[in-house]
Amino acid sequence: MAVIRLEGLTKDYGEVLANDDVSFEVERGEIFGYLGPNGAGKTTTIRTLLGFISPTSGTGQLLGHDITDESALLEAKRRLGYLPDNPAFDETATGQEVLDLHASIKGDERSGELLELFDPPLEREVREYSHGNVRKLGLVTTFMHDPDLVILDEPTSGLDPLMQQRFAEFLRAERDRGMTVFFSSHVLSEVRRLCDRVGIIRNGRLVTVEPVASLLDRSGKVVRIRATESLSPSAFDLEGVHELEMSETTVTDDSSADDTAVTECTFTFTGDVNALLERLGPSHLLDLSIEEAPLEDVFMRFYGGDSESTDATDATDRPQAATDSEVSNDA
Ligand SMILES: Nc1ncnc2c1ncn2[C@@H]1O[C@H](COP(=O)(O)OP(=O)(O)OP(=O)(O)O)[C@@H](O)[C@H]1O
Repeated sequence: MAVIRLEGLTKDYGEVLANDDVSFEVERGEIFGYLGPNGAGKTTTIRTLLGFISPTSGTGQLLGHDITDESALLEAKRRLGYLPDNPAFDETATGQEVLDLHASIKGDERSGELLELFDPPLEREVREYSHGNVRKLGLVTTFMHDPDLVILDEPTSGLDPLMQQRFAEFLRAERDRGMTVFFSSHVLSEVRRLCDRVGIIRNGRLVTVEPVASLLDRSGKVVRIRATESLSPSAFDLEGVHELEMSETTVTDDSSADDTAVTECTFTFTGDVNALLERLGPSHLLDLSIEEAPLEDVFMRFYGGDSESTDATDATDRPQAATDSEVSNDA
């Protein structure tokens, strides 16, 4: 059974169509990343899922309960942990008082082990907390009652690298115990490190839902070559070579004082690496590196690089909004 199910979720704020016909399912025991640039519509989906705002149209279920049925949703929330992007704790309470309050409402099976991992300064008042410490306190309150499903809005923002690492290990262990995790992010490397599947939203529309592994497969590799001879672009006339850039420089050999031509090439490669090596066989290479493409590039290439208009579709622009077929052509 799907732990989260959305069908045709649409949220129209009047000025902005923040979610436009969004449908996806998240299965039990998976970590699902909800990825998109600022203003894409991620928080709107989360807030609608949690019943904080009503959808303009569409339906959804959370842990099997209808998201528009308040009492059914209350039942679901007992088994849910939620970390908003800006957790609003009582500023005058100490961390311990915040935990005591949460424990009295929803239970406290796991706060001991969570405090060992995330360790916010419990004796201090929340108003004295740094952003990172608020986040750590938020992680404890989100997981302390051992929920079946957690929904996290930008969970690692403000956490230092050590805490991010600890959080990643913790999340994977919870997933292996059967917990379902849905989290939003615009940090691509984080999504890649943590998620089983990813849904990408842009301008309020879901562009793709797919396993992270297949996203990476499609993203290809970045190949960099340095060769001591003039390579012709036709040497790279090979299936899977994209965005080829070549330049030639002259390097003076210190020992002989002779000038040598060095060709440098960079391209993204989605083809068979053996075919590439075969093609390069006769060339005299100085250097060859084949690395995973940065996800930022993947994002730009497959999902559109229009950084000027990352906000959800403005109502006045709706006729220009990407259609499903345009999106699949891009991808
Ligand atoms: N209450 C509201 N009234 C009007 N417009 C809103 C409201 N809340 C959000 N929006 C608009 O809806 C669009 C989607 O916003 P949303 O917060 O869902 O995006 P997001 O992907 O979570 O962004 P971010 O990564 O910056 O948090 C934005 O254009 C935003 O300005």
